[in-house]
Amino acid sequence: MKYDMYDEILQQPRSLMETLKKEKSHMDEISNELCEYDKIYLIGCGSSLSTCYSVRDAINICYDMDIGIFTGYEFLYHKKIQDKNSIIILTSQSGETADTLAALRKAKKYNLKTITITNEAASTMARESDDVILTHCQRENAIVATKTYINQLLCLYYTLFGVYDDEFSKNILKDLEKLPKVTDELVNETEEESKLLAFEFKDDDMFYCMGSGPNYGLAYKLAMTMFMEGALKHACPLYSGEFRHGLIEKVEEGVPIVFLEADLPGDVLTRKSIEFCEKINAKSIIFSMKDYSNLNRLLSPFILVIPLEWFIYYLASYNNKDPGSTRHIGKVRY
Ligand SMILES: O=P(O)(O)OC[C@H]1O[C@](O)(CO)[C@@H](O)[C@@H]1O
Repeated sequence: MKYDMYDEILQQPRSLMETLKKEKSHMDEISNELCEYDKIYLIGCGSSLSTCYSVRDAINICYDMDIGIFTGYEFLYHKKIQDKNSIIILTSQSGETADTLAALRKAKKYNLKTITITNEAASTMARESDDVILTHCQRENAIVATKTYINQLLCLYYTLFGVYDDEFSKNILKDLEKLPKVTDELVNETEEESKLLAFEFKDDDMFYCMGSGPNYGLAYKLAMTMFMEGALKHACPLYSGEFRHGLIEKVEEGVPIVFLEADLPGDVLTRKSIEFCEKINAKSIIFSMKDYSNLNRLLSPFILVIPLEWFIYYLASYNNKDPGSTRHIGKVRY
């Protein structure tokens, strides 16, 4: 039995190429425009929210950009946005999620400029926001978000790093342009090893997911949408630095913990946690950027997500679950 998510994993490199080809010059314009604002709000839900965390935590390792992140719903109750010279970037693959749409309408009520990153050109959010960046993924069926995730992340990294005109940022943009080729190789090379890993863990029910910097966003996506929505397993995301502030008391022999590691500054603590878990025979599952790619480490979520997608796909399949289906809510909610 082959589920929709399988083909959607394979379609990622091509969709990245299309988005770069069709949106690059528009994203360059938006990057120039962003310089005029004091604060950027990034808003989304679930997988879309995770892309906001990743780009903020990547950019703030290098630059002092003032970025606020909200889920659509929480943004509605945030008092102070009207005081700032702010711009709102909303991420929603469907362009219809009720919480994110409500945030868009609130921003418009305060006359704030809104930009939506979406995969659906005809969606309500695309129609109602001031500007749109389209991800060119064609329709995505699997709830878990594969090609729309990686393309949203691309658009956020491209526009926000594009604000800076120095060598470092230019190199990040160059690395982003290599993604179609790099992900094409990864999609082909990582399926078998992730399938074996999934077989080993198919009967486990609870996974902790940990990362630092931009990989916290990926840990969030992994736990919230990939394990819980996709593979129907319990999962909990955390920043690596939080390991000692709670999880350390609960982790014990046999508990599986996924570590996302890219030798970023905060990964000193990821490695300490790995060492601790090895000592007590917890089941560490380590995904390290160095094993997959030599692109800039800040791009690690783009890279690590590919073997993780195969892992989740097969984890669900071994349990006879479609990782793209949903029990309670469809893609357009409420
Ligand atoms: O990106 P959209 O279309 O706003 O959808 C958000 C929804 O999609 C998911 O991220 C799953 O892909 C859910 O967690 C969330 O409810």
